Amino acid sequence: MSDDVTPMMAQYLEIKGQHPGALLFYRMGDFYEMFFQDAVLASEALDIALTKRGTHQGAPIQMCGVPVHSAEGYLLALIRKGFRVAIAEQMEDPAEAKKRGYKAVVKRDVVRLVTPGTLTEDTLLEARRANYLCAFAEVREEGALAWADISTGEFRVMTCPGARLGAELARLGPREVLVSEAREATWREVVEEAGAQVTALGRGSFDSSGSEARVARLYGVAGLASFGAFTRAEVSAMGALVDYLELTQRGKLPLLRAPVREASGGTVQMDGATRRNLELTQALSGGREGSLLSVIDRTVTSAGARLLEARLGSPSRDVAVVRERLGRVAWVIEGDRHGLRDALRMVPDMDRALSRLALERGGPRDLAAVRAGLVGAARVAALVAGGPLFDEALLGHEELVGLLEAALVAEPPLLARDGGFVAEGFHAELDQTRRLRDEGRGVVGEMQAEFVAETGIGSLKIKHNNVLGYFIETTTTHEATMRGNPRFIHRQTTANQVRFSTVELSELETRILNAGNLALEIEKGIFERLRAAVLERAAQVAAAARALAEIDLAAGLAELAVSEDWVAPQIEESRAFVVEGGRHPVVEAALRRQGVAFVPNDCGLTQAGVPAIWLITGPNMGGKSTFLRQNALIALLAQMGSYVPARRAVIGVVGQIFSRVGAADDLARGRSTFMVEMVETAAILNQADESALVILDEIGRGTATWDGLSIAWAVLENLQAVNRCRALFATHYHELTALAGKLQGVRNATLAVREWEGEVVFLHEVKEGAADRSYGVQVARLAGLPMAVVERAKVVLEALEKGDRERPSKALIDDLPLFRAVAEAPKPVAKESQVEKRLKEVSADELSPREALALIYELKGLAG
Ligand SMILES: Nc1ncnc2c1ncn2[C@@H]1O[C@H](COP(=O)(O)OP(=O)(O)OP(=O)(O)O)[C@@H](O)[C@H]1O
Repeated sequence: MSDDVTPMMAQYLEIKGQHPGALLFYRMGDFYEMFFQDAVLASEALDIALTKRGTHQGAPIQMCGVPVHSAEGYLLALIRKGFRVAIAEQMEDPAEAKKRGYKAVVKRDVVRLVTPGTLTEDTLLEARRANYLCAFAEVREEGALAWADISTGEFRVMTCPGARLGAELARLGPREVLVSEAREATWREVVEEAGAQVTALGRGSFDSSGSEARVARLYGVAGLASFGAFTRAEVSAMGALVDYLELTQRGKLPLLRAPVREASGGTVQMDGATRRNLELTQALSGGREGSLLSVIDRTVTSAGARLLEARLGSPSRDVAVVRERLGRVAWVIEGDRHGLRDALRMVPDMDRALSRLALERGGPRDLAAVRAGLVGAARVAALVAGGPLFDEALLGHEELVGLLEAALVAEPPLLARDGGFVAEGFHAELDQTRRLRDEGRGVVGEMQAEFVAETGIGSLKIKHNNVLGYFIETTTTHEATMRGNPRFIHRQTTANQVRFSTVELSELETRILNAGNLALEIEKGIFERLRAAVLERAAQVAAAARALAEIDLAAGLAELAVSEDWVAPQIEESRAFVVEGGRHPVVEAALRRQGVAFVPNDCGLTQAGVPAIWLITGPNMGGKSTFLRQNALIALLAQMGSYVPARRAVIGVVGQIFSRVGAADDLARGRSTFMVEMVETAAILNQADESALVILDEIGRGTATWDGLSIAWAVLENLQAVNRCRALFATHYHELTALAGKLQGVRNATLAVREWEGEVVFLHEVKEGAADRSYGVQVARLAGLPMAVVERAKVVLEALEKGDRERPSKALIDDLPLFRAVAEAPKPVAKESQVEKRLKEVSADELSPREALALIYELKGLAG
């Protein structure tokens, strides 16, 4: 056993040393191998076998590997589990290495660092979601956020103070966020809260003077001035992002479009908690099912779906922009444009195909995607001509389309190295070479017939394998005949077969092989030419893709509006908020599946042009939360440029939306329910301005009744007097309803219920006025609380309502033994229904709770 480090191991350790923090996929033939600790981690994460091979410094080398052809699946699993992977490929043919000497190691180098934010493969990406990589930079007091999706080429930047980082990340939902090493501790929690992975980079990456040069180099320009005026923090953020791409993509720079500067005041401000609470892209239970996005997405292309998600995340505050978007949806609806969505359905994901081609990860199928996309663009252009959806970018691609149509077969293979993607008639030499190759195959057949005739062995066959190439095969019974003929050269004997070759067969083989190789080489050359032709027009192709995504979005929203009977909202520069017959799209869809109709409700949050607050009381399960959220969703949908689920809606532009529910644990961060509630409420009271729409659902629920009531009371006053915003405030504290008369602009609303034979029936109808009670006890009964507990609760409630709430009367406490007796009475299993029947016969109003309790006791006693 030797402790020497083998040359290969030395190479491995050197490469590994250059990529700390990443697992190293070390290419060896058809496998990516991992060694040492990497192997231990990967074998566990991937559930694959861990083996040992040789020794290193006296200890066995642990090792595991994945086959190259199925590496993508393993990569995805590792990335999902939070690993980063460096891929080291063989940079030369092993034969080349051998020429240098017996012990020479094949040259290897890392060609790519795979991280969550830098994926481009279809199999590793969600087709209908963007895959953002963000960089957050701080220069003195200023902050900036840059983000890019290298799978589509989108690149944006904005000024972003640290305090807003969480909200912006919640909006974008990035996979990976770059921060400077020095500030990692400060931002880690914020980044992880947004569900992204943190990657810390050294100071050099964020250095703003070097950054400008780096970004300019990417676009081959002298400076960034032509892209707009950027702050130093913005340049630093963009520079860090580009630096990281250079590092991970190893010099093959992605096709990023020129950076677009996003004005920070242009979109509706919403923080992470609000987004979660409104279940925009994910339901509270996790997953997409049950989210607003899942209900409104009618797009038919991946790019359209990604645009929809982006718009839903960033509704506009600009009346003109919103009206223009609504106008496009209206145009589709009014024109009854059949065929538009069918034409769009034929459009593949050109953005992602382009990006793979640029990164040298593309294949013939990506060229075909561009071809189909541009053909589709021309078809769509004809359908939207003369309307607001028309975009010049859709047209003018004839030359490229012509080239791709002439060059490519209808359904090309995924990879260029598979060959067979260039159409016949495109390249004369290729056609000739292919003929030679194919004729060669025909000649093999003729030769076989000749050998059969010559030997008289009818079962003689010419076959091919990778070891022998072409050979003649017969069964061993004919061995003597074959060996008797000097023309046949013996190659191999297996259990039942003997194999021979001849001089002519070997010559033919060389010809076929050469022709095959030559054909493939010609095809690869053509691929490169086509790829260059596409990339030369990358900007125009990307513009066409963007135009198609916009059209798909508008057509999808039109389809939604028509099928769900939604209405065009009226958007204006005011504080108006009028919704007539509003519905909650997700609850409505869920109820429809159960065959239940949704009860539409009105909402008006302005009084004489001034923001108003609705104080909503009502029974549990009455529909308060649904009503609150549906109004926020209607504002949000309207401002993203969609029709809304209502009969009529007038929305004065909303600048901020805040939504809070009074009880959401955050045990993971060690905060109590109440603490979370108060932190979030504080954020609203500190941030909400007059343009805000605030939704507070049972604030104060997390603490003792009187503390909770006092807090809710003061919060309501603050909203009315200080924040002066439009708000919906749901509460169980009926005491608050007294404020309606006193605070200007505060109105009471309640959810109607009807009582029927002691049971509550929810009408889900919002009407003016205050609820007289919560019906909590009745709801508890509906939920199946033991009858004795329900009845006891009624007694306590009545006593409390009459007497001193803080000090329950002695009589009430003295009742306890009676309650125990009832609760502990043997359960008359079979007769329980009889008890209930009797109870229902005597209307609850006729009996005092005590009498009811006595009745139960009596009945139970009887039954027992
Ligand atoms: N407008 C409506 N039309 C029909 N059904 C509705 C309507 N609003 C709510 N519901 C139904 O009532 C259920 C309860 O609604 P919601 O959660 O909004 O009640 P809530 O008053 O907030 O209750 P709690 O106070 O217990 O949280 C919903 O799941 C839905 O099935």
